[in-house]
Amino acid sequence: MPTLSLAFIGGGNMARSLIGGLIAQGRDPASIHVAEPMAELREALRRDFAVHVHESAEAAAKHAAIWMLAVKPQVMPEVCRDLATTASTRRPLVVSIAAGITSAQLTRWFGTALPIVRAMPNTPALLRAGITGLYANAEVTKEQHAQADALLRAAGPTIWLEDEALMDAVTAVSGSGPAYLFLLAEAMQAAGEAEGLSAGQASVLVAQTLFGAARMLDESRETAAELRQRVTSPKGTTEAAINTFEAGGFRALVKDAIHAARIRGAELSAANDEEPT
Ligand SMILES: NC(=O)C1=CN([C@@H]2O[C@H](COP(=O)(O)OP(=O)(O)OC[C@H]3O[C@@H](n4cnc5c(N)ncnc54)[C@H](O)[C@@H]3O)[C@@H](O)[C@H]2O)C=CC1
Ligand SMILES: O=C(O)[C@@H]1CCC=N1
Repeated sequence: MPTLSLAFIGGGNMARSLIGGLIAQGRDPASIHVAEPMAELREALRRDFAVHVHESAEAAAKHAAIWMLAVKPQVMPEVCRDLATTASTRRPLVVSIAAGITSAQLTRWFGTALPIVRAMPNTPALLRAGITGLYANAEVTKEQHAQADALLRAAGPTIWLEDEALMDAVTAVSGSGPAYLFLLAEAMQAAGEAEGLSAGQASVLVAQTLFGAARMLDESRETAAELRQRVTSPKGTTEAAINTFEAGGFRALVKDAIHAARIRGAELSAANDEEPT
């Protein structure tokens, strides 16, 4: 497959992670154009990855056959309308990573039926340890499907969905998911320090524990429940901790948190669902 030029519209946190993953995979930085209005972020992207940077979306988009929309959902209508003319002539493959925003909304804002892939990656993409859920609209050809898949596979495995409505659930589980682990890490760090460990001791213990447990989850044939049981000696220390988690409603809390994230995705979509002016 030839390397098609790629434009990131938005050079923030998630774009940076994806660009880092693509370059770590060996993609030529000269094939990547990034539009980012903030000068500091632009300069950092150019310095760290040697990609082409531009101040305006149009300047980056006109160079590329694939557009990766990586702006906040709230600015997406404006970005699509600004790019509508170029989109209708260039007919790019559009890949949007915005939470909540649907392919129908993007089509409406661009004002023309384009091949659109929705992708929900996560920030471990930077280390090529991410996971991406994807959905393609009816305009996407087999070849474009493969192009989008190859692009996101630089970030880690991909999972394609038939039902676009499930993208909000993917966002709630894996898009936002790294933040849940970081919150757990923060809480374990504070608790470790409260029990007398130094900050440095606690941080290495927490990071390596989460890393090792995640690797076991990924590489072992056992379920999370089985792996947990292997740590939990009868009447031992883990049991004391797990009983405390269960008594505090840990599972219900996680369920509610993931539900809140999914609902927020739908809200982000609805909030942007006014007719173009
Ligand atoms: N941060 C994450 O872990 C993930 C984020 N996403 C999605 O990625 C998108 C971006 O999120 P983040 O990177 O977290 O936000 P961010 O705020 O770090 O990045 C957005 C960037 O877009 C730039 N921008 C604003 N207007 C622009 C315009 N007209 N043209 C070009 N660039 C413009 C901003 O200056 C900013 O740097 C969102 O839609 C979010 O839902 C998806 C998966 C994970
Ligand atoms: O918090 C957000 O809205 C974005 C989408 C998934 C992760 N970050």
